[in-house]
Amino acid sequence: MSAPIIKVDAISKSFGAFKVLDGLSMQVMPREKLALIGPSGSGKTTILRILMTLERIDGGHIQIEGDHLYHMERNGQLLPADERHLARMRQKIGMVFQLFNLFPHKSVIDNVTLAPMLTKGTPRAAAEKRAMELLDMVGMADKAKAMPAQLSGGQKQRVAIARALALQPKIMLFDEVTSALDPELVEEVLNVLWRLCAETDMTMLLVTHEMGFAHDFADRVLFFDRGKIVEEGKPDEIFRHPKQERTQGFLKKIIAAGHRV
Ligand SMILES: Nc1ncnc2c1ncn2[C@@H]1O[C@H](COP(=O)(O)OP(=O)(O)OP(=O)(O)O)[C@@H](O)[C@H]1O
Repeated sequence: MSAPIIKVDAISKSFGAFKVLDGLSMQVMPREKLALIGPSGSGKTTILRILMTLERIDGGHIQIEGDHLYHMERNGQLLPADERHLARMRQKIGMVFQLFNLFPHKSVIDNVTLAPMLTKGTPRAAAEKRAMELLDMVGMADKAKAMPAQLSGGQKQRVAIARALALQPKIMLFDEVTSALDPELVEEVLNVLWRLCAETDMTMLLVTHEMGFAHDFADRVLFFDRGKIVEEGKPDEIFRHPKQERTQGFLKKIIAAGHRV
């Protein structure tokens, strides 16, 4: 059996006096597709942001492909990671956000080429060639010259996905990527996720309130509550036969609100 690509060991994180993550541990295997579900405020976004090095941890350890994320090994000692180490580790991971976060003053293609040119020194011609392939994959090649303000939410999100893929990450993090979209635009983004799932061997972690999609897409579902993983298992186990009272209560509310699980 191969080693985990992500190993999270007893991490904690507080914002002021509020403990968002409380001794959280989890392991993710290469190529695994995970759905992170749970009530608002349970820490799902925070764990993704921590993996993307957008937040620091207060305690615990994280390893990506066996290398510490927030620590560096020097002469047998574990020291806090410096910015260079974080930048190197960050290249293994891509993230797509709820609100797209495109650079508003750059064209679609420049949004996608920027990171490879800046962080990897990729020449413009090679970066543009790759960007066009990625834009083609998300169905946005014909909008390469457009500015973000000219795009719909679904189109912006597909460009954001292409941009995150440009650094060829092994791990992709998706944080409620359809929550800000009008209902008729959700499907076009979910279709791109399906394509990535079918055509790449990336490890994918998805925070979502689309329970039907999580059920169909994920190999494994993690149910978060109050900064801990309360229950995990295959989609059918979690959605059809949840064992924990908190999972049962959460799903009951979702179903009562008319959502498919
Ligand atoms: N930078 C921050 N400063 C202060 N509090 C924060 C910060 N980021 C998150 N929080 C708080 O931490 C808690 C957990 O947030 P998080 O976004 O991880 O939850 P979540 O499970 O993703 O919820 P949701 O489904 O609503 O996005 C929330 O109560 C949030 O207000």
